[in-house]
Amino acid sequence: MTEHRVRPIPVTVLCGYLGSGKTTLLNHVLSNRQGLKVAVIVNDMSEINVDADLISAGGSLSRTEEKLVELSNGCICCTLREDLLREVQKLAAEGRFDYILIESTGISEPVPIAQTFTYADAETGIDLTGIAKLDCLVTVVDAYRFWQDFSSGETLLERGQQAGEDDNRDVVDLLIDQIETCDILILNKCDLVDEEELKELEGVLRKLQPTAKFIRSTMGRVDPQEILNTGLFDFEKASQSAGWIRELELENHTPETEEYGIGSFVYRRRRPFHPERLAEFMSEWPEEVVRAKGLVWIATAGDLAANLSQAGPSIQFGAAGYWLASLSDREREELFNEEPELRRKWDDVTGDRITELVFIGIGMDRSGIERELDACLLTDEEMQMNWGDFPNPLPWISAEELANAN
Ligand SMILES: Nc1nc2c(ncn2[C@@H]2O[C@H](COP(=O)(O)OP(=O)(O)OP(=O)(O)O)[C@@H](O)[C@H]2O)c(=O)[nH]1
Repeated sequence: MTEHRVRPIPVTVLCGYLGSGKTTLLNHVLSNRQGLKVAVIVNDMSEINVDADLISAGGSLSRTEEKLVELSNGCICCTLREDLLREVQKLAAEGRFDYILIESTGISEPVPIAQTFTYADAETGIDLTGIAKLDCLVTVVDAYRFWQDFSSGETLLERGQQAGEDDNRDVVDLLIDQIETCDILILNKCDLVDEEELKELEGVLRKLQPTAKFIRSTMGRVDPQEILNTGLFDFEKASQSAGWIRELELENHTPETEEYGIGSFVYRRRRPFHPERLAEFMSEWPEEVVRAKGLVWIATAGDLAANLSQAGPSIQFGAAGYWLASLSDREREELFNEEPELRRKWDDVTGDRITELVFIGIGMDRSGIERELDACLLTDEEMQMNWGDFPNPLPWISAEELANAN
């Protein structure tokens, strides 16, 4: 008897901030699915699953052949992760569906959802890898509201959209997360934005997300073939696809022509920042910078590297981990043997201590920003002083963080 291997069921996940048009897109795809037997999982933060009602009302799922699963009152990327695992496992076991479409809540982050399909779950022991296959992560962006949400400076909590009491995420950080990790970016509500604005927005999104397939849409009218059975998802690729990571990798590349003034550069220096002057720079962050991210060397942070992540008005700053320079020679040699790439970046004087910050923005004055940042670096005189004595107004590198990073 020949063994019959079952093909893992493909899954498309729709992400995108609240109101961007995920349900509208889902209904459009279901109405045009050309005979595919689709199971739909709809996740909603509230107790009443409004999106599920909209999909039922849309009448695009046939009752006998298809299925709508509601996961309510929580988020599949955190509190309802286990429910997601079990539902996908059940749907795959039924063996009667060709496809699973998942609409996440507007506040879900793509990475934890992608992990659910990539690794066996340690707590439940459920392993989806043989039975389901993440086909693609789709992020829907609201072309009309994007800049408003991006520059609002608001938190999810202030908008009453938080996942839980301790959810202190900024709206803009969520938008960035969803854009930086996706295989397909659907720019929706294009009917509400004129062509020039659309082109500028696309240009910026392209810088933030250089690898995804971009599709424009109105009322989610996208050919289902564009988001079903694409084979686009790859965890490694997805986690490395953000524009800022690519910029760091493309060392010393010649800047391309800057349409609409959209540009990027890497600020790289092997000299530490004076924390007080850097804090001052951060409090007057240049508005033209849309996104900045990277490692920062602070004179007062000792063996600890800092991580700076800015998106619009939100700046996150914290401990990134220990510099390799703080390890013993033997430990470091072992690491170099495991990852020769690390040795290549090693400097005889500063070791791996470096500031490497990617800037992406519109109409940025590169030399002006570089000049201002250079003025925040230790002077030759300060280099000779005891760095621990410098006042440090950066509140983020605390002893606790240092211990946590350990
Ligand atoms: N003008 C316009 N309106 C749209 C478009 N797409 C969706 N809408 C409307 O935008 C609103 C939100 O759309 P939904 O599809 O419910 O958005 P969602 O992402 O599912 O929202 P949540 O489930 O709350 O996260 C609805 O009133 C839609 O009719 C579009 O392309 N143009």
